[in-house]
Amino acid sequence: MPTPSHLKNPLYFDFRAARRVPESHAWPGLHDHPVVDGGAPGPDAVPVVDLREAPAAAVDRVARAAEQWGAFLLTGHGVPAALLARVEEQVARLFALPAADKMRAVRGPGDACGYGSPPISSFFSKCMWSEGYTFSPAPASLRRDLRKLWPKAGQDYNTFCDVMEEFHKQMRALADKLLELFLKALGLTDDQVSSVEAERRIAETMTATMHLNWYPRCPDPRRALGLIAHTDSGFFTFVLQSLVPGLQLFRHAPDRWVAVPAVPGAFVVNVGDLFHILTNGRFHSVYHRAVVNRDLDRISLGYFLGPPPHAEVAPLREAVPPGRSPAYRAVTWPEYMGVRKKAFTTGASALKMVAATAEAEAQAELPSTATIISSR
Ligand SMILES: C=C1C[C@]23C[C@H]1CC[C@H]2[C@@]12CCC[C@@](C)(C(=O)O1)[C@H]2[C@@H]3C(=O)O
Ligand SMILES: O=C(O)CCC(=O)C(=O)O
Repeated sequence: MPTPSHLKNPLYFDFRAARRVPESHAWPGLHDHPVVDGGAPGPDAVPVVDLREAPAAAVDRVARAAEQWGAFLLTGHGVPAALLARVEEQVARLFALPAADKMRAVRGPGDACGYGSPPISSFFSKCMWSEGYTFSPAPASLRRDLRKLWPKAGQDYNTFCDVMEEFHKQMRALADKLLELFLKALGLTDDQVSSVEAERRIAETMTATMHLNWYPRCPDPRRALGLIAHTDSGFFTFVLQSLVPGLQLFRHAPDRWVAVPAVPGAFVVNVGDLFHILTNGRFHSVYHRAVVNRDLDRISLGYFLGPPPHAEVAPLREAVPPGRSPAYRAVTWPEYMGVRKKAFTTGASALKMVAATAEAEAQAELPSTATIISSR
């Protein structure tokens, strides 16, 4: 009998059947930097922003976290724990679908959405120990896209779409709230926040993309990698990690990976490259990666916010110090993705490639992806 075509797909790798990590999935250089516990008190404790705090205190915490870490744990955000539990249950159900069903929705080359490794994987010859599914939660596309996984619709399909629709509604509102907090953390007054919105319509036009990750348990977790070190390219991301930790943030001086503790009900918020540009480098994007473990499957979910494809993102006037010129030129998201692709192949920093001047470049001094992922 001929091999079913989905099993010939090079993206298909049966993690469950793997008794060892094959060369194709073994990454060198994973232990070049120490890993420290970001859940223990001290200088490596991942900052926490609790939205139940007094607004001025929350603004202050966001400012410090975005300037010093490019990430923080968000608690007290008001998205009900019961909804998050239903979301995680649905994500687990999607990944438990038979391989043939999942491969029907496989991401084609250049596609934004679909099943399989995330777009970043195309820059590396090694494979990651994970499966992913990217989709737009916007009502216009959600139900259409999910029919690839569940062609006959039915109960599982409906439940998945209902839960994701509700999650998107709540997250999109939370994103608006957080955007305002970020702008205030930059020092903008209420009036300035309103006039930025009137001029740029950031909140109004911001788009959301969801990327689900499944990291199967791994027989040799020290040789494998769930998700390669990267910065997110958009404005900011909410990451929901299940009770199994695995997310690590990169920090400098000394270079180290900070393991983000799994805090039930909390989101990790990451600053992305386009927000780095919007804030003229005041808030910096953060390198992060996901590791796998021996005994437990892990799932995580990224809710990515960014501009619509045609929008030019340039530093906010209010974020540029008086008498200075903006550190970055204007770019659209698709244009920036093109720059980043070039950066990956040459080992350069994409942010430096869109720096406005050499002086600004020095100001925006950042490690290139190559420094972090290939210093072997
Ligand atoms: C809206 C987004 C943001 C994407 C691309 C697209 C959908 C999937 C996102 C991710 C998720 C995994 C890491 C990353 C680096 C990847 O390869 O795919 C992300 C990327 C980005 O932040 O650039
Ligand atoms: O699995 C994680 O915790 C990280 C997820 C992530 O970084 C992503 O989806 O971009």
